[in-house]
Amino acid sequence: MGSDNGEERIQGPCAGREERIFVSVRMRPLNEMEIARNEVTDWECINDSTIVYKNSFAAMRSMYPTSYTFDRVFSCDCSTRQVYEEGAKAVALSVVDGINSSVFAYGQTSSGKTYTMTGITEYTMADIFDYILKHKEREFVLKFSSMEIYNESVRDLLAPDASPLRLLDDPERGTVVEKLTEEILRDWNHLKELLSICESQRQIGETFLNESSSRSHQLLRLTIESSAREFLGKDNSNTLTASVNFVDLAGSERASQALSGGSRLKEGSHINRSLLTLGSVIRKLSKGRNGHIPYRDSKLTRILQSSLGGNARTAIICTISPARIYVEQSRNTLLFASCAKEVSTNAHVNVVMSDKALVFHLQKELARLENQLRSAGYSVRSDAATLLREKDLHIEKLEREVRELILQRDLALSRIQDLQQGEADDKSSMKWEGPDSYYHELHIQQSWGSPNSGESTLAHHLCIGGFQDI
Ligand SMILES: Nc1ncnc2c1ncn2[C@@H]1O[C@H](COP(=O)(O)OP(=O)(O)OP(=O)(O)O)[C@@H](O)[C@H]1O
Repeated sequence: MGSDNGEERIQGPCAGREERIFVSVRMRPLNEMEIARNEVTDWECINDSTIVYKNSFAAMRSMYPTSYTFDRVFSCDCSTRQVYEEGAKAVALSVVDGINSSVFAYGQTSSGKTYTMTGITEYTMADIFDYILKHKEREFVLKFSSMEIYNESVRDLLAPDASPLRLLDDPERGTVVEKLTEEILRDWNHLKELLSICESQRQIGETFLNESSSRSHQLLRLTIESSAREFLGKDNSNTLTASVNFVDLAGSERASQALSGGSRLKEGSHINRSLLTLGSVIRKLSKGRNGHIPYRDSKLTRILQSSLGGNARTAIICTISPARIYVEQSRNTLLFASCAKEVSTNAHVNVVMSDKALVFHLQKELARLENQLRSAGYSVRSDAATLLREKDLHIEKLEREVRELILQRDLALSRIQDLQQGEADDKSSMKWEGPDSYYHELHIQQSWGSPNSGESTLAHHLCIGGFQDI
């Protein structure tokens, strides 16, 4: 899978792909307890995609469907390897091509979620390591993190202290778990070591139905960053970055059936609250993305938001027990699975570009948009040039007007000063000193402006008037 040429993958960095969640159902064999109680198997996988309820007597009296079709169904004798190959591999391994992916296990307690997810996680990781070995032309960085949601608080399974972690809203990355440990994976042994730490840290408790029941929702996350070696350290290098999530949900049963009371009962109510929200998110998404989707009603759905209808490829494996006693739980699981298969996600390749590569990309994008406009009948460049020329002319005209106004203002100011000066002089020579001095004053006043200007005539009159008043 994937492309041998690293640069090929970068061709469509933002080309999103709408596709349905891949939903499969895995039925486990009857367990020892069920065999000891002479339980009968009520379900049968009649082909690769259909599972039927074969208790015809009960089916006749029931309003529920007797046949369910999914992308894939796995009968009791299918191995986890087969479940991986046919139910999860294609989705999970998209991560090496820069596409986010998630694999979930959903089902009642003791139906085989942890059993299935442990295998799926290991097979995926082995294939990823194998892929890396075969693709020497790219450099890979693997980061591993792990958390559990227990009683509606998020815990880091790789951190020694169990204090709850906060969820933050990042405008680009969506919901982010604050201070979550991220280990850079060195090799396969390092991974095994981390997986066993997670296993030992996870909340396990004994319930009536499962002596080592996972009481929390567990999320293991592997983030892969890769760049073509050829471009490493160069300005045009691009990095593909994506995460694969392995989600082992807590049991979806009703508290009364599986739990023993006390703290198990409190866990049950929290588990069910998250799963109830998950159910209603899936139900609403299955009818389209219109309207309010209650992602924020539980930590589980907040963290998984992009895997449920967002930028990710998603596979859900629903696990059921074949036993008659659990027919109600199995039906609920199959109803959940039926809704999930109607949900679409929109995954795209996640490319982180270097600054230069980004500029280059934006230039190309600009050229593409200009072409589009041109073919739609617009001339982008000539329109812009004409507009600029018009603006320049307008600015030039305004500048000329401003210069003219400044000139006129200065002239007016100087005339006002002269007038004031003249008035002051007149007051000081109010005494009549004969016609000579009168004509002398008049002569000075007339020399203020050109003989033809209106202002000079006005000044003349003012002066004469002044004398007349005396
Ligand atoms: N397909 C299978 N084949 C054989 N054994 C299985 C299979 N699935 C589950 N089991 C066994 O059934 C038991 C319960 O499985 P598991 O713990 O995986 O259930 P679960 O759904 O994760 O339960 P819980 O929700 O309580 O954690 C385990 O002992 C497991 O080994």
